[in-house]
Amino acid sequence: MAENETAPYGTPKAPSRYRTVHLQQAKDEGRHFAMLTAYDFQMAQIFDQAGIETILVGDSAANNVMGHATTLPITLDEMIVFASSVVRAAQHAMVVCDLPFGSYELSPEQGTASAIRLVKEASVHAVKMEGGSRYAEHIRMMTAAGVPVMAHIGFTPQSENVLGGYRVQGRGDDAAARMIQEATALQDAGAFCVLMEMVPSEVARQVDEALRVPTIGIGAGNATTGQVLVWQDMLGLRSGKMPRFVKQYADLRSVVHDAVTSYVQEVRSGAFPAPEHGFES
Ligand SMILES: Nc1nc(=O)c2c([nH]1)NC[C@@H]1CN(c3ccc(C(=O)N[C@@H](CCC(=O)O)C(=O)O)cc3)CN21
Ligand SMILES: CC(C)C(=O)C(=O)O
Ligand SMILES: [Mg+2]
Repeated sequence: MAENETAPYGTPKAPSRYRTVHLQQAKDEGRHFAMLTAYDFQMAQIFDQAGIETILVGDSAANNVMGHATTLPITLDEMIVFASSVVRAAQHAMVVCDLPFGSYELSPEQGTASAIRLVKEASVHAVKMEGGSRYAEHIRMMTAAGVPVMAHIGFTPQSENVLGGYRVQGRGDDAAARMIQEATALQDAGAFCVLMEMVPSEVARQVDEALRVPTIGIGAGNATTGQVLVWQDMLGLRSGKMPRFVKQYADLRSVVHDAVTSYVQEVRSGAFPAPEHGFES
């Protein structure tokens, strides 16, 4: 399909495939775009058909798929299983995959080798890496190797043991200036986008304004170029207290609970399967 032709599904005039250049266009033209996490084929297919511009295969799969308490245990091999499933579903969305804890910190070479595995073995379109300007050289090497890099600053869950829990980052007097400095260094190293997690809205607004490249926010107000949420949060699948930055657009947990309760009851009573669910001889 030609660029900007009406897509068979998705948003009208969606590009045949969203790429880094389309996120840059959104920034240049003052438009916002949406990102959601996905970890499997079917959800990624629904999000893609609903017109999502970009999908994040987050290391939050550790929490939301695997049941770990933190993102720290998930491995690069496990990320590749999730990411390749998502890529097979995405016809339009750009698929970005997190570099998991332990797959990049030791050196630019280690990080680049991991990024290349994600591209080669899962066909992701870009990678995301937590951390500030200390990873500038990593970004340079990955980008030079042909892998677009999204930076992730503010609250970085892989460092929660250093940061002291789920905490807003970038509060205080010179915080905005420091955040702008970090984000600019990442942009200058070649990052095509900077994601900010749990940053005061005003700080995130100033960072977006200072950068040429697009920004994405989660708990960072509405002035970033894009927004991202974890899908189980926004669709109400996860149990327990939701972070403040989540808006719940559906209540899938009760939909699934009620449906399964009915199924269990009907199997026990013999109401399911009915004659029409069986085969004649
Ligand atoms: N389901 C899910 N959603 C996420 O947003 C998410 C993950 N998992 N896993 C990886 C990280 C961890 N993140 C989290 C997780 C919890 C809070 C949270 O509970 N925040 C509370 C407390 C904030 C505070 O004490 O200042 C909040 O109300 O925002 C925030 C970010 C964001 N990511
Ligand atoms: C919360 C988002 C930004 C993320 O990194 C993830 O889902 O892993
Ligand atoms: Mg992550």
